Amino acid sequence: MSEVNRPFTAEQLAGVYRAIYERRDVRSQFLADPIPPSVLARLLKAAHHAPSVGFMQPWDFVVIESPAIRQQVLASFNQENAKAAANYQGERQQHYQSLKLQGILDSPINLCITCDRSRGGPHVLGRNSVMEMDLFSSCLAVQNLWLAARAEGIGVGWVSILDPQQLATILQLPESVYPLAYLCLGYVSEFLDQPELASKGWRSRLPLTQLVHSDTWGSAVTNEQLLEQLILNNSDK
Ligand SMILES: Cc1cc2c(cc1C)N(C[C@H](O)[C@H](O)[C@H](O)COP(=O)(O)O)c1[nH]c(=O)[nH]c(=O)c1N2
Repeated sequence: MSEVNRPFTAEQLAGVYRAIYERRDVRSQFLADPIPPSVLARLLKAAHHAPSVGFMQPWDFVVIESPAIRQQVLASFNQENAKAAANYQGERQQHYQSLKLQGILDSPINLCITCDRSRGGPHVLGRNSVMEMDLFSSCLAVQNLWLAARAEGIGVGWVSILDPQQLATILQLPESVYPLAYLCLGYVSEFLDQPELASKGWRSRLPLTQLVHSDTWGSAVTNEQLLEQLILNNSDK
């Protein structure tokens, strides 16, 4: 049997699931400790090994250490966050305003994962009916990096309260390149055991059983054994 076809050991399997369940979006627990270049390169390689439509690999990685650039990004966040707060009223608005939703200056590295919408030419295998497939592919690069970072003990926070056009200007992106994910990366004092939005009472995890349908939308799960197992997996861990 070739190397890659070996089954995962129980320990390796547990490691994969641990990274999945213990990954967190981090914005409050960053430490200033630098991320060694060897570790950062491993994370970027993990991202680069994501699946992509037609093997398009539409991503690039802008590693941002410059305080001046981060200040500009933070200014964009502050402007967009004020607009976002206007979507809520009263207590909910106060609650929103009490949430820390970015770690732009607190984390040692900011990273923008982009999507070059023109990579591979005008027709990319698999991207003919749904043109956004390149964006979805870049999201998978983000998730690969996020999970690998968790395993390395590094927290990642996705900041999406940013104007993409402003961000593209700040980072001097070419016309065809979309700033898909603005991420803050750093070692952390701790990983919270549940999403910060859950612990702060903003929103909780939906029960898995509520999200699984049989054959068509809205039909309850008919396979009883599956239903039993889904109930067992309803908990947060
Ligand atoms: C596409 C996208 C965009 C954002 C996020 C995530 C994703 C996937 N999240 C993080 C989000 O709030 C978090 O993932 C959920 O609350 C679940 O928590 P865990 O990621 O499991 O810790 C996020 N968090 C934040 O503080 N500011 C933000 O702007 C965003 N934006």
